[in-house]
This record gives sequence, C-alpha cells and structure tokens, in this order.
Amino acid sequence: MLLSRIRGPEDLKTLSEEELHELVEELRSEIIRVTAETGGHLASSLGAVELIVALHRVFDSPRDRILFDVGHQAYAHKLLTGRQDRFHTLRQEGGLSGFTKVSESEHDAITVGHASTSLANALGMAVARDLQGQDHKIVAVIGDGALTGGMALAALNKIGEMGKDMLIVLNDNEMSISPNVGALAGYFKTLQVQKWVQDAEKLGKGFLERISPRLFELADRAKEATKMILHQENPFYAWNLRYVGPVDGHDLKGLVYLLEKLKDLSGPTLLHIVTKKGKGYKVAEEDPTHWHGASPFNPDAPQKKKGSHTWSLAFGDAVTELAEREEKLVVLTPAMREGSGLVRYAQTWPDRYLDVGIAEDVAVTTAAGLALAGMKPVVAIYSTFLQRAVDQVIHDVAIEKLNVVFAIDRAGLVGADGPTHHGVFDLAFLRTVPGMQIAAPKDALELRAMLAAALEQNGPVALRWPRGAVEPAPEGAWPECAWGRWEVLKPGSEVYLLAFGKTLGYALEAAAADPRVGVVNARFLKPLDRETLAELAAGRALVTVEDHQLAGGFGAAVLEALEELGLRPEVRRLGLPDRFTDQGKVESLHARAGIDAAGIRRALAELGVNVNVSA
Ligand SMILES: CC(=O)c1sc(CCOP(=O)(O)OP(=O)(O)O)c(C)[n+]1Cc1cnc(C)nc1N
Ligand SMILES: [Mg+2]
Repeated sequence: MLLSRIRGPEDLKTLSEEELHELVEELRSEIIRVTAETGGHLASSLGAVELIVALHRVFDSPRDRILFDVGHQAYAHKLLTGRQDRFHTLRQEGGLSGFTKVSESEHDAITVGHASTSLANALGMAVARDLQGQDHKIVAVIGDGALTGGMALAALNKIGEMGKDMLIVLNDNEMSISPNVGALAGYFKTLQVQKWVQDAEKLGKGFLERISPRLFELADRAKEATKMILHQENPFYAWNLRYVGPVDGHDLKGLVYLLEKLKDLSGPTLLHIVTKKGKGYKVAEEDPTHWHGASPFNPDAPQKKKGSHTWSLAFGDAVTELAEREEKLVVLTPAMREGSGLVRYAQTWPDRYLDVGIAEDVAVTTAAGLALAGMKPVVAIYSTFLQRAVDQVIHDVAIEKLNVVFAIDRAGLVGADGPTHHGVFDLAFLRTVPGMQIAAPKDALELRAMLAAALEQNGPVALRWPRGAVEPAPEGAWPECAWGRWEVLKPGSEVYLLAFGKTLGYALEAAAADPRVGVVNARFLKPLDRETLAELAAGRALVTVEDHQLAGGFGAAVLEALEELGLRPEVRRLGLPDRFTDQGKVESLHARAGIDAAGIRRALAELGVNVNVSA
C-alpha cells in the first residue's frame, strides 16, 4: 500500500504522477472503509481527495498553513499528515475529531466545525505573517456552501482591500448539505458553462509555456485583463481578488500544475474548482445529501437505512400540519433542511419555506422582518448554530417583542460531532433576553402543544429538543398546553427531581417507585413556574437536572427564583461542568457528566435518600 509509506506531506514530494493517482485511489478506499465503521462526513471528504493531495504535493505543511472551512472534508488531509494509525478512531470517544483541530495536529491550522470561519482566520494569519517578517504560504479551502456565510463574504471584502498574499480555493460542488442556495451559487453555474473556454485556454497555455514562460506570463496578464472586461459581474473582481477558474477539481495533474503557478503570485488569488460531492463512490455521488453525514454502513452494499422517528421529524410533521391552518406561518432554515426535519414541510409549503444558506444571522433577522410585516415566522435552527445569531435575537427580534418562534433542534450534547456541535449554551444566552420565553417539550405531543401555543404569544419563544429518537405523535393531535406550568409526574415526600427536557427520562428512571422521590417535568424555564416551585420546595430538597452547561442554565434559574422567593431548600444542580465536552456516545457523555440516572441517584444519596434500585 502506497498510503502506508506516507508518514507526512514531505513523502508526497517524491512520488511520480502515476503514484499520486494511485495514492488518490487508496485514500478514497480508506475513507470509505473507516467511515463505514465510524460514520462521518463521507461525501464531502470523497470530493476533496485530489485537491488535498495536490495541496500537500505543492505546499509545505505545517510551515505553510492550509485551512479547511468547516473541516468536515479533511479526512484525506488527516491521512496524509501522520494520523493513519488513528484514523479508525474517527469521531469516537477519545479518538480523532471529525473536523480539523489545532490540538490534534500541527498540520491542522484551525479548529472548526462551524462554517465560514476559514477566510477571517486566514486573514489574521496573513497579517501576523507579514508583521513577523515571515514568508510561508497561506491556503484556505472553502466550500460553496460555507461561502454563503456572511463571515466569509465580509472576510473576502477585507482580504481584497488589504491585498495580502494568500490562496483561497473555492471547492464548488453545488451542494451544501442539500443543494446549495443563493445568487452566488447560481452565478457559479454560469461560470462552469464556459467549459470550452477552459479547454481552449489549456491548449493555448501549454503551447505558450513551451515557447517562453515570459510570453506565458504576459498572455496570462492579458487574459486576466480580458476576463476583467468579460466578467465585470464577477464579484471576486469587485473584491480585488485574482480569480482563476473554474477548473476541474478532480484533475490531479492540472491542479498540481495550477497550484505551482499560483503559489508564488502576490496578492490574494481565488482558485475556483468544480468537484463532485461523493466522488468515487456511486451511492454518494448519486445522493450526496444522504451521504453527507453517513451513519455506519456496509461498504460493499451501502443501504440508505430508514432511521427511527426523531424529534426533528416530529417537529417537521407538526409544523407541516400547523401550516394548514396557520396561513401566516413561514419556516426558515439556515441550510439545515434535512437536519431540522423540514423535507416534508418544504415540499408541502414551498412558498412559505426559506433556506437562507449557512447564514443563521440572516435567518433570524429575516424572521424579524416577516414578523414586522404580520407573518408568523418559525426559525428552525440547531442550538449550536443559533450561537451565530445572538445579537439578531436580541436586537432584531426581542426589543420589539416580535413573535418569532425558535424551533431549536440538537439541544444538549449531540455525540460524535463533539464540542463544536453540542448545543449546551443556548439557555444561558436566551434566558437573559427580556421577553424571551423558553420551554422544552417532554415528547412529540407536548411539542405540538407548545408549538401551536408559541405562535400565539406576545414576543419571542424558544422551544428546544434534543438530537435523537422520540415516539411520533398521532397525526392531527393538537393537545392543549398549560403554558408556563410545570407538570408533577410523581409525588415525593423528601426530595423532588426538577428535570428540564431530555433529562426527564433519567429522572423517572432514577426515582423508580421510591415514594420519597418526586419527579417534575419542569418544561418551562422562562417563565419559571414559581408557584409550583414554592410548593415543592416546602420542606423538601430539590435536584435540578439539565443537558446544558450548569453556568447560566436551568438550575441557575431555579436558584435565582428560590432566592427571590426567600426560600432556602437544600439544592443540588446536575448539568455540564465548566469545560467543553468532547465527542462520544451521548449516553456515555451524560454518564460522565453525572446527569444520567446513576448520577441523579448519587445526588439523592448525598441528600440521604438511597433509592432502592429494585423498588
Ligand atoms: C459539518 C456541518 O455541520 C455542516 S457541513 C455543511 C455544508 C457545507 O457545505 P460546503 O459547500 O461548504 O461543503 P461540502 O460539504 O463539501 O459541500 C453545513 C451547512 N453544516 C452545518 C453548519 C451550519 N451552520 C454553520 C454555521 N456551520 C455548519 N457547519
Ligand atoms: Mg459544497
């Protein structure tokens, strides 16, 4: 195996062209083999193999810095930079991250998972390089989806103005997770039409190159000038970038040739490559959306597994039905149609569905605009990605008390995607916002009740639910919701477990049938049900349980309310400690954090209540 001889990028420099092609095939096989076991971002990584081989052939990582936006397409990069022997631990607890991570390798220039950060990072590194009188190269690889993020476009604007030496590789596969959206995506397609121009150019280049490099240089400049005229509308020129492309992102020889030519040019250059997401694996090429984030599969007979019913689908079913009777309802997503369970809704109500691209800030403020104009917007968004739009929630929605509903998915620990994707900060930043109401349904039925009621509230509402399976609610079921009220599921004589969201299951399991331990579905964090809290606190201890950072979370809200009520029961707060939680199986991460049934029983024991497990 040629790949086993590659201990680092320097080993690529001596390979023949034929060996490089052989290496590409071996990398693809290894990515498929391991992702079949661990799951992961298969299609994206398959599409970037030739690019990554060419980059490590031409540039000198780690001296030269190669940044990968999102970092989910970088499996070949990991395999070429000394991590083959650990690659099988991808996304496992204690294993390699599914994204690039600075602490994992000197070859990983940035720690990522959220999109659109590579260009600003590259700008910072270029400014630092020049201030320190260094001369290494900086390359940022960004996908067409990530380029729909405002951060990326704003960084391009500054990069163009400063004119720093760097190479930006736009990996254009016309896909985000679902097909990419936006005017730029449409424009890129027109650029690709001029394939014949590319082929003619290639012929011309080869001819001139052989006659005189100087002549080639002059011709290249002349061509650039011509393109400036022909492509006046090319936004990259407006951003003062040298634009090269679009070229075939799977033509390894062409990529190496081009990168050699571009690496020493001064100023910022954008190389636009066109790739096939899922390249080299038929099922992934045919359905890159499904194979974007693949669950473990049989590599010899890859099947699209019918997944269990999830919270995302429960929300999708509910909002699709609700739109029938709520004509003003509009659902927005920042590029997460499948992840947020919106495929059925998008197909049923296309005129009241907006995928704004990877632009959470735009999603929230567009929702504000919709609300100001009399519509009922629902922003379907992962907890972790809502972090991108905190100011928009405050400034554009909450100050005017707009009734925008935030349907927050992936709330809590999410598992293999790790710290960049855990949704464990939203309660802390949402509950400080005046007028924001926050609730967590215990099941799909309660989700429906809360969703319908949320659209009738005066002001913004955040509903949050975890990643994972949930029993479906019957079609057409729209139960009432006792808005703002907790639900005592089991009385207790000595202590009450106040569980918020996902942890309710653990609380019921921990309490078992022990009459001393009560269980409350504390489904509303804001407004907190102070009346019920005061009743429960009388003469009993309290244990709060949440799948969120302890700092600023549900338990903190309960402590604050007790203080304001002048009550001082004994309280234990269970939640995530003040550190980032690594990747791993969610159940295992919950156990490590002590928010599972065993952890709750340990807290009860500290309070002198040793639950009889057989009870
Ligand atoms: C991994 C993850 O969470 C991905 S990968 C991805 C598509 C990226 O498309 P791009 O064209 O940049 O790359 P491609 O897959 O090679 O086509 C999205 C939307 N997400 C979710 C997402 C949403 N929002 C933000 C801010 N960051 C991320 N990572
Ligand atoms: Mg893409």
